Amino acid sequence: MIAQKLLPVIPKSFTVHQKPSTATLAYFVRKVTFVKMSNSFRLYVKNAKQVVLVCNNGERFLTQEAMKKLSVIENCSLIIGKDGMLKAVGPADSIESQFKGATFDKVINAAGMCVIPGLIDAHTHPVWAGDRVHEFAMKLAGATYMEVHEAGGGIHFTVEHTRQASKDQLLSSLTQRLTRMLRSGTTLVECKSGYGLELDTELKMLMVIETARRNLDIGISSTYCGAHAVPKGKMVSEATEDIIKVQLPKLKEKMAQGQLKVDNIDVFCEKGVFDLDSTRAILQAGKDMGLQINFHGDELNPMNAAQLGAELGALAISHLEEVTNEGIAAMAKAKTSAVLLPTTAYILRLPQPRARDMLDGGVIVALGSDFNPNAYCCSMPMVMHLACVNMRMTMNEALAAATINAAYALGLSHSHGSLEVGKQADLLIINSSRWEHLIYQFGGHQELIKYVIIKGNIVYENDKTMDY
Ligand SMILES: N=CN[C@@H](CCC(=O)O)C(=O)O
Ligand SMILES: [Zn+2]
Repeated sequence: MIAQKLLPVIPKSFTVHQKPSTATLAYFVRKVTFVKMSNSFRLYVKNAKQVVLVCNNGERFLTQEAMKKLSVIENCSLIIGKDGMLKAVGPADSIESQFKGATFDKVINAAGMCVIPGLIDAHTHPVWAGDRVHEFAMKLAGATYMEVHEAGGGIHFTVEHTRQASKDQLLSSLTQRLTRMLRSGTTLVECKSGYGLELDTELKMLMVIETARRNLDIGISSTYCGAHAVPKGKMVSEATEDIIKVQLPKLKEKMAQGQLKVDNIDVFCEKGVFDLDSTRAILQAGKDMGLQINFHGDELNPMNAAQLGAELGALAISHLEEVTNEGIAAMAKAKTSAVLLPTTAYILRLPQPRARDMLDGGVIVALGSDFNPNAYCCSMPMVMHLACVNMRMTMNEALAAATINAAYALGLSHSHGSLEVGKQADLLIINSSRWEHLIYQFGGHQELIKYVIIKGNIVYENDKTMDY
């Protein structure tokens, strides 16, 4: 641990096209020499054309100008330790000479390729049974999201099917979906419950997420979303009481027994779903038991959810298509991140979230796929592309939003979201000479992503890539 702290940190000045000064290299050599107590490492990724660190000064999030210019090193190598943590990142020549004599379980020659941090998907609903392709057809024919929902479809349709499904069925489909996400470059994903709306099914979903968390390579942040809709036949007040008096206490018990690890609490704060007061009561109850507040707000109607989230100290609010100027200012001040979901606005033909106003107003902007039976998208590279084209984000902003800021939204930016020494070594190797191809080539990620690496282990190797 002490050694790790003393490992070289690339100074801020190491940006694209810049060469390290002699003084900097000397610093590097001194530090590396000092920590050469262990000479055996898990992985050496050498000679990459570009390595996008995203940030390099221990930032927990990026906003405004800092999102526009990311930290990139050309001709760069990385060393990952047996513990899965990044031990060194820097110019290929210096790493080569400093780690001469070291042994590696695996060496990847990344010449001509690019390395970026693993992508982080800050909002998904991946546990459910029963697809809704028939509703997609209805919406294409003009039905709105709320018309389908109020007619008993939408979330209600999925709830009926999910209540009937066994844990094994749900785990099997969840595993397939998470595998698809992983192959698209996602190394950490937020996963919500919310298709049970009563204790047993919500717990079943959370247990399925827990099993996946313990057994799969992909990192998971688990969210209790029992307030995703008001169950059929119940009033908002009854549903709220059930969540606060029945569901949350049981969750607390299971967490205390070590059966479950739940990280976040979520509510769908929307006209016709949970109003502001019930949302406040549920989120506060979740916060009181140690959960991070991360909820759906201001999606279809302006609800002042952004202001509520800021007031409650929410870590994240998702959607925000209808956020007001006051909401933006409140979120920027409170450091409540905005998780924008380009697929939702695209599929539902909603007004786009005001990404530029949020970015320029100093809000911490993150991205998520919103994977769910309404928005069937597993690909963060496609999400970033949509964010750039439809929400007018730059490619640098989109990458920061899908890495360090998404990690912040999940309370994990101390360990994830950038390629900095001491962080978990989750990274992608892209078979192209500029990393931006991953966004530019819409839907091309399946051919571009050569390796997905989590904790320094290759968890996906794609032999179908070509140099594009
Ligand atoms: N808006 C609320 N929840 C989901 C949709 C869930 C569903 O339609 O099944 C969302 O984030 O888009
Ligand atoms: Zn959602």
